[in-house]
Amino acid sequence: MTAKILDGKAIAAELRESIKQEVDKQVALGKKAPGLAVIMVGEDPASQVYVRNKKIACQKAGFNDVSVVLPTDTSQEEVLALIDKLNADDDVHGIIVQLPVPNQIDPEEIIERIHPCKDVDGFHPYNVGRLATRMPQLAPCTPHGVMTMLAKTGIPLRGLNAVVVGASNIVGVPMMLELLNERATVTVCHSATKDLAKKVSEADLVVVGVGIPNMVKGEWIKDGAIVIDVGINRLDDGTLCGDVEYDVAKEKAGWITPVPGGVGPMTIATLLENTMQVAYHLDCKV
Ligand SMILES: NC(=O)C1=CN([C@@H]2O[C@H](COP(=O)(O)OP(=O)(O)OC[C@H]3O[C@@H](n4cnc5c(N)ncnc54)[C@H](OP(=O)(O)O)[C@@H]3O)[C@@H](O)[C@H]2O)C=CC1
Ligand SMILES: Nc1nc(=O)c2c([nH]1)NC[C@@H]1CN(c3ccc(C(=O)N[C@@H](CCC(=O)O)C(=O)O)cc3)C=[N+]21
Ligand SMILES: [Mg+2]
Repeated sequence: MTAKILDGKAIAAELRESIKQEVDKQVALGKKAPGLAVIMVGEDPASQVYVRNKKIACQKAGFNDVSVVLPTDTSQEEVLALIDKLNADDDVHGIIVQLPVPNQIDPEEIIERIHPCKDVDGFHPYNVGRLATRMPQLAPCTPHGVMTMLAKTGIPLRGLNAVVVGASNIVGVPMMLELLNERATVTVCHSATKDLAKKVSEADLVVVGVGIPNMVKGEWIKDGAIVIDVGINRLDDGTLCGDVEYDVAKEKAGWITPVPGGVGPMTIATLLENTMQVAYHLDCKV
């Protein structure tokens, strides 16, 4: 079988358009545009591409882009002071700190300083706890964007055998929680997992976020399975590829996401979605 393509670029464009319509409506009613602050410390080249994409998406959707680039040698106290200022700013609905951060910065303390009601990455332990207790408030963008894509297949997740490869705070763990909340039966694999090939071969749905090009082999994929590739790897020739051996996997899967043009664009659209929720719809009382 040849897989149907889950076109993240197209689904994200659709989502961004519906967000824009909502923003236009709310602004016409006299509300503020949603304000998003992306804090970047230093000049990591990969982060620069990503932050630029967010800026463009913000502008196109009518958001107020209040991004801040700080020098590489910025201290922990300076970042904390900036977050305190943005927490208190009524024009700012969402705050994120682009990861990774330079060595002198402690990301956990930074993330906990962002007010949970403005934590549009969904990384604050409060929001992780909400997701884990089936009362989601602001859910991490990448896994939540994957859920939006999965809904487009029309396939019910309830009872599916789902395998998540990767167990990070950004991707694997919140992905596990999102799928569990829909009553998939979830197995989470990581660097200590034995016989990954066997685990993957039993999955009706596999989500991979590891950061190793082509590490999940196409021949492991069960016939007709849904394959979601979160990996973004830049090869020496400058091209991007995912963590799944795409050309082989697409001949076995029922649905598959490409890289680029899959999960990545959904992450950005979901960041806008979360920020719009904070601006207009979320009743957050923390
Ligand atoms: N499309 C998007 O929007 C996004 C894409 N990404 C991409 O997703 C990938 C993962 O990112 P991130 O989660 O931040 O990465 P991390 O490095 O934080 O986590 C990698 C995870 O993969 C696991 N792992 C490492 N080696 C193996 C192995 N051989 N077999 C199985 N599991 C393994 C690690 O296990 P352990 O826990 O044991 O260390 C860890 O849980 C990257 O390519 C990144 O660029 C990330 C965020 C958003
Ligand atoms: N606080 C924080 N939140 C994040 O959500 C976060 C982060 N830090 N640090 C880095 C990772 C990575 N990530 C990506 C998002 C979109 C694309 C994306 O748009 N990808 C395009 C291609 C982009 C390109 O051309 O390079 C695609 O896959 O089609 C990629 C990667 C979010 N992350
Ligand atoms: Mg994000």
